[in-house]
Amino acid sequence: MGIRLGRNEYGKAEVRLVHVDRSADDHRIKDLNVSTRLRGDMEAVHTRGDNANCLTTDTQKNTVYALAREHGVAAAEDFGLLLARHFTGEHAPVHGAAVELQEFAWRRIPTAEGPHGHAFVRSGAETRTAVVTADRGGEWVVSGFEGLTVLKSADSEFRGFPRTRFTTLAETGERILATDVTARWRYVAESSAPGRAPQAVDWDAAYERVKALVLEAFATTRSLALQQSLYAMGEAVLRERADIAEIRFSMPNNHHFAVDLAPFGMDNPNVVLHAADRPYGRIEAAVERDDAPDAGRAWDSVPGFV
Ligand SMILES: O=c1[nH]c(=O)c2[nH]c(=O)[nH]c2[nH]1
Repeated sequence: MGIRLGRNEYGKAEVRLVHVDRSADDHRIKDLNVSTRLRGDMEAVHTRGDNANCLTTDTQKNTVYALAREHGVAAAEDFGLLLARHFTGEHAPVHGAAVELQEFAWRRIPTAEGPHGHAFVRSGAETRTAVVTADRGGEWVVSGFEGLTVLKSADSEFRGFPRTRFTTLAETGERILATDVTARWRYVAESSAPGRAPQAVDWDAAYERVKALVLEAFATTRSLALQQSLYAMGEAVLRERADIAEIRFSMPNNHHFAVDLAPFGMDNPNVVLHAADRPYGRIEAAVERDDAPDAGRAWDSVPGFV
């Protein structure tokens, strides 16, 4: 019987990095949670415990902090590319690297004299994410966010679904539609360098625009199903952003049930609701251009996605 090592990767998970840019009177803060994953010539460490090729996870963690000091921290995507290129370029046995980043937003505390220069309050309804993957075949960037909680109190219906002997759900022409949007989008690589990450993307502007398009489509779509809202959100992004090849969503259907107030002699036309936390429907889909370039390794290290 032959036994061999299968797919493997290793890295330091959840390096909490806060970088303070003190170069101006008004400080700037980047608050990141960075996870590294390396692949390469790691047979010996697994099968024999020979650590000669094993760039330790402790070194990986130190590298996150040291490169932040050397280069500062620009957009999460830029910092991810910096790290991924460093790991694949500096240590021969490492053939590929994936860097997963979450970014927690802070904004200046408003005061009577204006926004404070060095006092911040956590902000942002959502957590920004980026996953950068690099190997000898190219570089891939997947940007995104998680936990963007939205709710519509009108213009959502759900009807026409099959009724089996186990179906109790009533059809409705008016319900609450609520979800926590997780979205991840993959950029089109520059055609002049197949597989290379796009160099010209303004990551921060793209992020704000995609979020705005997603929110607007959620708000303005008369929803016949959460699936339909999801598709409309993806379509809105791809119609405007030629630099995005594909966007994937994972969205819980956060059910809100009208409380039965009849025992108290009251009607309840969807006014008093119970926000159930579980179970919840989970709706996931990718919306993609039909001419999108191959995804390569873009999604390999994106956790929990269709
Ligand atoms: O928008 C919805 N999609 C479903 O697939 C579904 N299933 C369900 O019970 N309620 C809903 N709502």
